[in-house]
Amino acid sequence: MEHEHHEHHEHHEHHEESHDSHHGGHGHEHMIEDFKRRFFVSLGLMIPILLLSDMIQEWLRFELDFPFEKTILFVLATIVYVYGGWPFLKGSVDELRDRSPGMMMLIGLAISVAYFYSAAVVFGYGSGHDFFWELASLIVIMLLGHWIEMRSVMGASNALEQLVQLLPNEAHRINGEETEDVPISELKEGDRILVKPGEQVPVDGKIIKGQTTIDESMLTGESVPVEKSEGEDVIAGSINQEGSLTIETIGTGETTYLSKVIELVSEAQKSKSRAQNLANRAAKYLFYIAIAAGVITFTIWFMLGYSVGTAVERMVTVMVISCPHALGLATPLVVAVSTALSAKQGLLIRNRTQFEEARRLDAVIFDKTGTLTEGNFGVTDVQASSSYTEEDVLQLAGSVERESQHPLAQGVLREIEKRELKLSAVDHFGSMTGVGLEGTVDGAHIQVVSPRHIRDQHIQIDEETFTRLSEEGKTVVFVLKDGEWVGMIAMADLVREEARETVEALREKGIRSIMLTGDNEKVAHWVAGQLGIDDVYAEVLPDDKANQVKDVQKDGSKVAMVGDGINDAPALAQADVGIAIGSGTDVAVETADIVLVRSNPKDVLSILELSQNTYRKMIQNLWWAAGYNIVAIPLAAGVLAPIGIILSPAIGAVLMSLSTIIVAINARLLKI
Ligand SMILES: Nc1ncnc2c1ncn2[C@@H]1O[C@H](COP(=O)(O)OP(=O)(O)OP(=O)(O)O)[C@@H](O)[C@H]1O
Ligand SMILES: [Cu+]
Repeated sequence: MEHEHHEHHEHHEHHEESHDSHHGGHGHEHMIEDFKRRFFVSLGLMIPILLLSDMIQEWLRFELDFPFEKTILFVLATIVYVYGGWPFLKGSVDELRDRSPGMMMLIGLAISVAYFYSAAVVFGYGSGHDFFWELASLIVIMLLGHWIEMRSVMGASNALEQLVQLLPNEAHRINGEETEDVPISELKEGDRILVKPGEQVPVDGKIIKGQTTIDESMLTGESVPVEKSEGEDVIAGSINQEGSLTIETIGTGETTYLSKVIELVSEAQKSKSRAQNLANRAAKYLFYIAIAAGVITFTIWFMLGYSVGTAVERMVTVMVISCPHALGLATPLVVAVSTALSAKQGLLIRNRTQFEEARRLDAVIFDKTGTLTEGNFGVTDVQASSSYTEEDVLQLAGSVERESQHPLAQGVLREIEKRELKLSAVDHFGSMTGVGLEGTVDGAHIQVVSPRHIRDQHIQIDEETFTRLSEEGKTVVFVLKDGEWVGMIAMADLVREEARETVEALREKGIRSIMLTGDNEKVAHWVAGQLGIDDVYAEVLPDDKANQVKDVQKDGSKVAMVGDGINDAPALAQADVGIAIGSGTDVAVETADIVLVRSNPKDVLSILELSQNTYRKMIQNLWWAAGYNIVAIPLAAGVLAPIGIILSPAIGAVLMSLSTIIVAINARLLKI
């Protein structure tokens, strides 16, 4: 896999880490500890090195003279070079092996040049000063800089992992009458556990006893606590507020919603965006630019008559300061923050490239049922033909609908329950996609079908009633017995209030809203009118939804499709940005680029804004990182030497770290 290899080595390790462990921070923490230890040891060694250096002695006007003074200095500096410089030297070797020279090689080269030049001076080859003390302070600052930097980088990219770390390690398992506290890792599917008021839910599970409100805000961004009772699902990481719950474990550890989200997020963070590729390429060029600038700097200073020592020092500073670190981190950090932040709001980004396209949308196509409306149908009218009763109609329809998962079927069945009707057995059940259902009930062929089917088959119905009902925005289905009309059932769905606000906000942004539905033309227009949507595609067969999306794209428009991800899969895939909504905590909607955990159409707006903000931050960071180099390299080369501004390698290292820290902080300021 071609990932971050050419950036740095700590990132590279992080990625490998996150494959096998969901507590992905450990690799980083270990690295941070390592940097810290090397920093303090090198700092300790730096003091005698400073005292032993001629230059410092001259400045502070004291003199140390004892046998083997230079040898001791050499030994101490060698230790700092090897031990303190180790992460950079090892990183250089890694980069060399991957044939992608980058920041580690720059630093490795810089400290090696400084070290070997000084060693040559100590042993009497070459002229001028050694600069062991500068080498030592450079390494110390590099270690400190990277240590601080890694901490801020970790803070940015681990926002979600931190959530996992907050999860309780133990759960109260119920064994008959008693409960015992057991580690989460020992829980199995089906285990019953107790969650006391105020506690965090430790596993994904189903409530089998109790009733409470649950705060899911840190997982889905749902700010209002949700009421939950028996039979409903709870997710690990949410907080049980006032009730005491008995839940049956569905998933623990890796199989929980939270873990899947983290997995998803880390996958998305790895998928590179275009801006990122650009930055990586730039970072690669920067290596060669830095080397070239270093060599040119050396040559010019040397030709101006300065000593080799001074020329080497200038060259080392240039190499250190142009470390492409900030450039390499500029966009990955923003990506890390934006994916993690959005996941916490219940906006799961599966495909980053498509997500970045969201800032340039021209139109958003919404599926009607379940997206713009609640998807909860209630029966409002039942009309029977002359020889049947309302009960007959419902009873025949219900017997077939029992086999269906369609929201309309749920509506019919609820009505049957309400009226306490008995259902008959059904044989030869079959569903006619986008049309309805059929089956044999009491020896008769029963169909429950759409108005379109009635029209196509020229079946006689009560047109007048049908027209009236659909103009009221009600979805009507027809019941046929052996091809003859038996009756019709009208059902109403509630329009989501948030949907109207979303459509309005989109219009203000200059984005068209379009409705796509399998439902009848009149109903579709009624709903569209309620929401302020102008464009409606009605009576679209499921297989045809993708074609309708294509149709909207024809003039080059960038189009997002928002649907439930089940029967809209091809349309989601066809759209430039496929957004699945309303599938709850099922994160595995393969065809969607983005999954919205809450069923709130307004989240589409959040996606749009997030996409815009993310892009803006990336550009800002790239400018910061690139701009820094444009200023810093000439400065390090000594263009301002005539007016007395000369940077030492150590100051170069300070500036290098600062630029990265600024980029990291800027990334963390991203808001939704
Ligand atoms: N189980 C069913 N019972 C009764 N009628 C059905 C059923 N399934 C489909 N139909 C009929 O076919 C039409 C189209 O159904 P389809 O599933 O394609 O659209 P939908 O999911 O209801 O609407 P949308 O496209 O907005 O989600 C429905 O409006 C209805 O008339
Ligand atoms: Cu760096």
